[in-house]
Amino acid sequence: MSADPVALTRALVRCPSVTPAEGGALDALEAVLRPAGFAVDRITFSEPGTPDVENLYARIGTEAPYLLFAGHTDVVPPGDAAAWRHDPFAGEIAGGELYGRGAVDMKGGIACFLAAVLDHLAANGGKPQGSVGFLITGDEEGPSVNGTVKVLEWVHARGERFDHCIVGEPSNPQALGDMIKIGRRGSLSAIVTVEGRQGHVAYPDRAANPIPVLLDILARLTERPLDAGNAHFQPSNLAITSVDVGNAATNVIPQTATGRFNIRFNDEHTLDGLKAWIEGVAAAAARPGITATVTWARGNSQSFITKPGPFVAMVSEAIAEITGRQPELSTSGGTSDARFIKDYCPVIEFGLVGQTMHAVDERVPVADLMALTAIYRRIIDRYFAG
Ligand SMILES: N[C@@H](CCC[C@H](NC(=O)CCC(=O)O)C(=O)O)C(=O)O
Ligand SMILES: [Zn+2]
Ligand SMILES: [Zn+2]
Repeated sequence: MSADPVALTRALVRCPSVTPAEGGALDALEAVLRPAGFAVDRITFSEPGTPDVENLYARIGTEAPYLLFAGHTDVVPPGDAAAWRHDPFAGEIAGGELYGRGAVDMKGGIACFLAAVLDHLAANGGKPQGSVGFLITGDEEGPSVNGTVKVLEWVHARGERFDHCIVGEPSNPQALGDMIKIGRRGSLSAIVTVEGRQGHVAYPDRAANPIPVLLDILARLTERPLDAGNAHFQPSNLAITSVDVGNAATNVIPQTATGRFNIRFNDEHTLDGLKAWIEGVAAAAARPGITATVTWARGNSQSFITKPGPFVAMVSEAIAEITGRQPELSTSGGTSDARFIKDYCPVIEFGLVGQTMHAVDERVPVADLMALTAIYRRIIDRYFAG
């Protein structure tokens, strides 16, 4: 691998690292980072009930300021490979675009930052005026249990401290330079289990049907908007994701009904406040002989925002200089591993254009790879120029 972001992206796309498989992607990064002078650690974390996950942490320099780049080499499955114009793991270039799973989300972003760092080091005697690090996980598209969150704890326990972090997720909706993510809404996933008593549909007095209670709970939770949004965040929303009864019979009232939902919430709410509200609604809907209990999924997170300041201004300026666009500072969309990093240092997200992420024919214009590398290079140069 070289400092060419296109060759780096191709090499990474050719690694079939469908989450949680490493697929050779971390090996490929290590093979470039070590000769460039980075100290590289490969760390595997495990936890019962979740897949083992390989992660990579690399650092060059021992001094402050410390600029960390964070990302993931795991990718979502390609789906039906035959539906793709080009093999999702071949890294083909056609019509000026590089095709493949992970091209924008986010092997391309990693390749651009790596190429930019190598160029910066080559122009500065092989060492930064501070430290540059890579925190690369294989668990962003998976449960997010054995990835970034644990690597951060591991690095912190060694006494290392970051000053700023850039996450290379595809932050731009339409064109490179559109948007920097300076925060994210929180995420809360819940499971409501309603237990009644099974019985014959013709003798409902002998049974206790959990389904109307579950429907009542879900209706109460969705009857009004959670808020109208505010200057920093879009409105919160609650999406019902599943209603499960598993009853194939037409003449049986079932014992149990389960509902699942996810709330994406802004800073008008807290995790604890939402949990108390949901538990209150569930308790109020219970009826004689019917109970409703709520359990919480893993990985729930608060909303956060990185207040604009000199770092965000410097990044915005670099983007505007290369692309001619003044990036919007936004907290829109889903969540990311920045939700873990924000506990350690100010974090922003800037990467490629996300239009084709997770889709068939995921692809990135070669011109975008060159432009993003130029942006990252300018950011790194300015960061270490003080
Ligand atoms: N699998 C993890 C994390 C899920 C993160 C996911 N993020 C995106 O889809 C990014 C989209 C965007 O940039 O707007 C999400 O929001 O669900 C887990 O579930 O813990
Ligand atoms: Zn991603
Ligand atoms: Zn993704």
